Amino acid sequence: MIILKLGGSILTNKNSKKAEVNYTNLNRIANEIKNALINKGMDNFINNNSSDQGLVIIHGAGSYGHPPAKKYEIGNNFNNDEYPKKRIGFSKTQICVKKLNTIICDVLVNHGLPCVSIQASSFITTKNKRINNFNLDLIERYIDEGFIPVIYGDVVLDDELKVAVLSGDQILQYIAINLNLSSKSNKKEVILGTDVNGVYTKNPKKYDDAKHIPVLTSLDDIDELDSTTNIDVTGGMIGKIKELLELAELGIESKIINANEDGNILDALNNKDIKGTRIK
Ligand SMILES: Nc1ncnc2c1ncn2[C@@H]1O[C@H](COP(=O)(O)OP(=O)(O)OP(=O)(O)O)[C@@H](O)[C@H]1O
Ligand SMILES: C=C(C)CCOP(=O)(O)O
Repeated sequence: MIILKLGGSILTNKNSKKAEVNYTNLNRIANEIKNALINKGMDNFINNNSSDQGLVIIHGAGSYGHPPAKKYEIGNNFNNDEYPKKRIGFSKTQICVKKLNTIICDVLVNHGLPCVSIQASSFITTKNKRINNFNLDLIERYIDEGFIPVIYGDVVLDDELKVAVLSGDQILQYIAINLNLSSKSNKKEVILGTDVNGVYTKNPKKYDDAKHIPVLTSLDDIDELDSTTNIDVTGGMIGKIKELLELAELGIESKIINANEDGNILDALNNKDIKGTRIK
């Protein structure tokens, strides 16, 4: 079972205040995923009768979701009289990330990948920003039937805050911990594609003396807990690492790689050893 996260910094121009898809990366990565599945015998790979593999794709919101979520401060406390504005902000943000997901699924399906869109805001809730209701049955059924579910960072109803932002990184953690496929081996390979070669001692885009960390086991390995260089309402790299360290505590290893590098997604799906950071 492969759980693949495609970061918003890869699929969109995350530095842009405008919602901009990086079609060059999206088409290249769709091709790499398709070629990886063909290498694995595409029918075997996604057909539960003859393969122990399955694939779930999770993607971030990038410049589609983070700007509106920040503008409307989704997830922050608010006064009752501010609720109507917060509510329309929720609706606008949900539409933005749904538009991004539709574009991404269109490209993946046009590359022959049997993807199905899964919208977090239609069935997942949180309490104080942590998932408290996420039924995986349908996702498991889709995988058993050979589909590739594509779920993404979204806005959701929150039992304490009324509304909140749910990151793709938290969705990835929940799926990696709780997905249970009777028809496939439960060995999970967790791969996250972002726009840097993994985790460094500090932000490599800001500091020339940042040192690459091949294996990360604690936040203490990082000198500067900077999160990201663009608009990000879900904690950026540090938020990502926290989700993955919780996974590691449960014995589920993950790897952050640079999906900007041509061929890295293909090689990672084919279990080749490529530069990145293993979180264990
Ligand atoms: N210690 C660090 N090591 C590596 N990158 C870091 C570090 N600190 C901050 N960063 C920044 O984190 C960014 C990647 O995190 P980000 O959350 O933006 O990735 P993403 O997964 O593509 O986005 P999203 O979560 O929206 O899907 C890098 O572009 C880098 O500038
Ligand atoms: C900003 C929204 C709505 C979702 C954020 O998801 P992420 O980009 O995976 O952190």
